[in-house]
Amino acid sequence: RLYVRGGSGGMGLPRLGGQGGDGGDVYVVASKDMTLKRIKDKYPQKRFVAGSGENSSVKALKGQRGKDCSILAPVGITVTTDDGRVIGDLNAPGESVKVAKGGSGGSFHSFFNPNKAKPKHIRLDLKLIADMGLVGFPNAGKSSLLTALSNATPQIASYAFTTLKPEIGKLMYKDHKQISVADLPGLIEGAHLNKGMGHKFLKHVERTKQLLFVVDVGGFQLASKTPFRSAFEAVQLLTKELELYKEELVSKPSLLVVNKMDLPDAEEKLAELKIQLQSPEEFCSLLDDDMIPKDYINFKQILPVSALTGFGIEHLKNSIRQSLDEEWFPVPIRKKDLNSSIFSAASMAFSVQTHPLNMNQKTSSGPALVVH
Ligand SMILES: Nc1nc2c(ncn2[C@@H]2O[C@H](COP(=O)(O)OP(=O)(O)OP(=O)(O)O)[C@@H](O)[C@H]2O)c(=O)[nH]1
Ligand SMILES: [Mg+2]
Repeated sequence: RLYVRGGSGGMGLPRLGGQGGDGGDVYVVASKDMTLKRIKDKYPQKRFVAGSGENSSVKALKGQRGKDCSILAPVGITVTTDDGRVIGDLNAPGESVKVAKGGSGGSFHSFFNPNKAKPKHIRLDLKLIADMGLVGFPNAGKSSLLTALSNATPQIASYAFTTLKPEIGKLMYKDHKQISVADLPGLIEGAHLNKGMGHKFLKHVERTKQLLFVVDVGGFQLASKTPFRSAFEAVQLLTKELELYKEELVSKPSLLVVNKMDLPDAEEKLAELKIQLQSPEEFCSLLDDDMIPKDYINFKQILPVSALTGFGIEHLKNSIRQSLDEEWFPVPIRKKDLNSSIFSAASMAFSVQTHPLNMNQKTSSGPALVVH
């Protein structure tokens, strides 16, 4: 919610019939690099006022117009008045909408008195394409999963948003609740650099409430020339791609679906993946530096399934619903903060010790310290 006001008009000059400049207008302009969070960070006071028109003077009978003010906003935004009336939709970079008009300069008609523009509040809302977005490398089984999930009423419709059309499936529940899931094209390494479907894909990820990461339990290899990636590596690479595109994508609530549990050795591989995800910093140290994300995603749940046999699908469907019903603000595990939080947690633990001799005894037999 933003405060906006056009600039005030400039004074007219009755003696010579001079006209004051009009106040500038306020616009919201779509920019591909903006996010709602960036608006908040950049303009914490959330006030946007355009420049005032100049007074008429002997040197310049017609006062200059005030400067317009542009609020940069993300693409895919709806601008509304405070009471919900739509002022405009911005669907492509560079599109703009006027949200506040400047006051007119004083002139003969207004007895040379300028107009002050009225302040108002507007709202910016990012349009969502679906509740959940499937994120995974090609062949992880995203489309199969969506078909399995929405089998009961296989409503799979194309969502015409841009040239690229993510499929939207509707999950139906017994109490008639519906949840939409977007099947997005497979992400590839380097997508943030616009490789493959690149930005087109990532733009859609932004417009879902929560994310469903899908990995193949056995890992994957896209082509014979590209390296093999384990399921753990797939998770980190997906995180890295999202983070490099827009860091805040990584803090969306996320579930991890481990697919293809019907394959041989799937149970062992799942167990290994769970261990790796418990201490990602340890296992990430074995990866190339450019594969390591800044933040590790704190998945709400890890859900093993087989889209092929239907194993785990009902549970997944319920978990999706539960996840959307809850208000949950995920805190990604930050590598840098991790040491300091272990340190501060450890110092807290130490500070409750009354006798230094008890310390070792207590830390070795006490409950394990879990750092989320
Ligand atoms: N064994 C096994 N194969 C699966 C499973 N789920 C999907 N597959 C197979 O994996 C391949 C890829 O499945 P898709 O659903 O097309 O994968 P996708 O993630 O949508 O792929 P893209 O659209 O290219 O990103 C297909 O041959 C599926 O039959 C599963 O649970 N078990
Ligand atoms: Mg697919």
